Amino acid sequence: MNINALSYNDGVLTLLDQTKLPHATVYRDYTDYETIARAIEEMIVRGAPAIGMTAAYGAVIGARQFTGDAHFTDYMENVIDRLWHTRPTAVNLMWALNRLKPLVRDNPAETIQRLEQAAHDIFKEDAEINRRIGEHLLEVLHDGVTLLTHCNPGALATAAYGTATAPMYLAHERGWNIKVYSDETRPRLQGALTAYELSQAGIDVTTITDSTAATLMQQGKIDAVIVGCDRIAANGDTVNKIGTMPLAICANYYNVPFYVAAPTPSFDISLADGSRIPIEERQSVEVTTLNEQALSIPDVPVYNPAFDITPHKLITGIATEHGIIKANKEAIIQLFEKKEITT
Ligand SMILES: CSC[C@H]1O[C@H](OP(=O)(O)O)[C@H](O)[C@@H]1O
Repeated sequence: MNINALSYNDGVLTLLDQTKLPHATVYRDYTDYETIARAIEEMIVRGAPAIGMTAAYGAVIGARQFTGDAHFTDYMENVIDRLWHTRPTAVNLMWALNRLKPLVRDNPAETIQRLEQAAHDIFKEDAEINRRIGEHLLEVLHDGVTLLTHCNPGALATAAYGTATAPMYLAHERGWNIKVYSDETRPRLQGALTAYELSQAGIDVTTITDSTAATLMQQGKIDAVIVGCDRIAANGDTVNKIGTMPLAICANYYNVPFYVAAPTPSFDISLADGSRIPIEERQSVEVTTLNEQALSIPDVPVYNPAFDITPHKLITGIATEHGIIKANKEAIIQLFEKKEITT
């Protein structure tokens, strides 16, 4: 895997600027938690696991910026709060910060060391989770499979293989003949990132408009749909990029298996169902322009939710690092209890 969405070295966080891809490869170095928070908000870095890891390293860098002009634990509370309130939907962000919060002590040097270790652990764990999700999904796929995915649940959104893209990379590495259709995913067109990274890896990927997916399923050309997620409620309702729910309805209608690839840090079992998951609304300019070119009539109101809620009944299975489970409360609670997963 030769795509690194983020890397950290001795107080410097380097982010691949995903707003410039696929036309330019621009890496940006950060040594300030405020600009890291803005990089998450502006989607220079994006993707649920990647923004969680970025926020974790942002807290590390925030701790390193401490100048002694305040009480350190109060200062760190403000740093974490700033990072926490960057994007509201992907629970990986809050999960990562909740993992670091208890490590803050009234000793900056000790805290920096503990936070750095925790951020590195989260990064390493995510890479392993990617691989395991991919291996579990390969158990339900076959050589010659044609898959469809939405948005970018890939290497650019994680520490390694991605989530929904993990079986695609692993299948390719094992010499399988695999074909992928990638929804372009209006309005931010993250599907172009999926096409970029899969084509770089030599995988047969085809970009389609979001509205073409239904036709491919009607023609019987899709063996399975695999998407990522930003937050899964206790009953299996799944929030992912806007346009995911219609895909699930269509897959259900045409009897196409619909899988959600989900690291356990993407679950929020404190919420009973998907209706309680905050859905980020983004600026209208994302819908009305492309590369600063006007696409629609100015001054007409725009509604731009970045995510939608897929009812758990439409999901064939949720592929976690511990295996593929049914998308229902019983299976999810059993997973968290059996694996003693901390949330
Ligand atoms: C494994 S990435 C999960 C998820 O995150 C993306 O959202 P965004 O590009 O707005 O950060 C998208 O919903 C992916 O499916």
